[in-house]
Amino acid sequence: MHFHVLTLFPGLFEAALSYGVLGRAREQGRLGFDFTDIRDFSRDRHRTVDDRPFGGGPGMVMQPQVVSDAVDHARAGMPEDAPVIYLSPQGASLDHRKVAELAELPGLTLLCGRYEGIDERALEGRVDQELSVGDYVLSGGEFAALVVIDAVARLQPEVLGEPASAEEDSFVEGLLDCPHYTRPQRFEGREVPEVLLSGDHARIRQWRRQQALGRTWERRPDLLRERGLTSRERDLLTEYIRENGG
Ligand SMILES: NC[C@H]1CCC[C@@H](CNc2ccc(C(N)=O)cn2)C1
Repeated sequence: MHFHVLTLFPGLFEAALSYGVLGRAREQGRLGFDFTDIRDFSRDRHRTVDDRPFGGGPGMVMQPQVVSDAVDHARAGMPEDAPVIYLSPQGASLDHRKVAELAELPGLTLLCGRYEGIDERALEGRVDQELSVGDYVLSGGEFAALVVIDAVARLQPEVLGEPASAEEDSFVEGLLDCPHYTRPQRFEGREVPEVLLSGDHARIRQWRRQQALGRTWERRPDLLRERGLTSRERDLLTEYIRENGG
């Protein structure tokens, strides 16, 4: 999958995308990135990209011509059906369903705003989707773009070490993740659940599913309501609640 990021701070992405599974996938050519500095499309010798807002008020607004030309440049190098996505608090909420949808696309162009915003006419003329990673304001769209890149890239086949971990992730099943343990068996007086030492893989799978159900019920009941339960899951959850004092 190919990502084209439009930003005033391209350098911010280099380091952020050089580590871990994303860094490896990038080295292996499974992920491609282009970073374009929006400032390169300013037409004045001071490389201005912003100007004062019509109607007055604090801050500056990114100019429509500069942003539009930068988007046109990015789009020229991207597949026809790669959408231009603008990150902003005004966007549609990013959730695992939206991430899965984006992961099916041949590429994404991500537009990162700064200042008070981008002139609305550039957004109307060039942006396909507006996305929000949460109900809060960041100083720029860059960290939101990194969230989208990470969430989408890790769903690409072969990007994660063992593909199973993508399936078992929280949210893929619409549930939160189960607890995880590694050596030592006893740490600060706390033991590892004996089922995980049993070698009984069917029982272990069931225990993990039951933990995921129970934790989702305890911490994010809203997700359960949305997802619904099979009868087997209902039985597992009932047993969990009985054992964990509902
Ligand atoms: N009017 C503020 C707005 C002007 C244009 C630039 C954005 C960048 N900041 C962002 C971007 C995205 C998100 C999010 N929740 O996804 C939060 N913050 C802020």
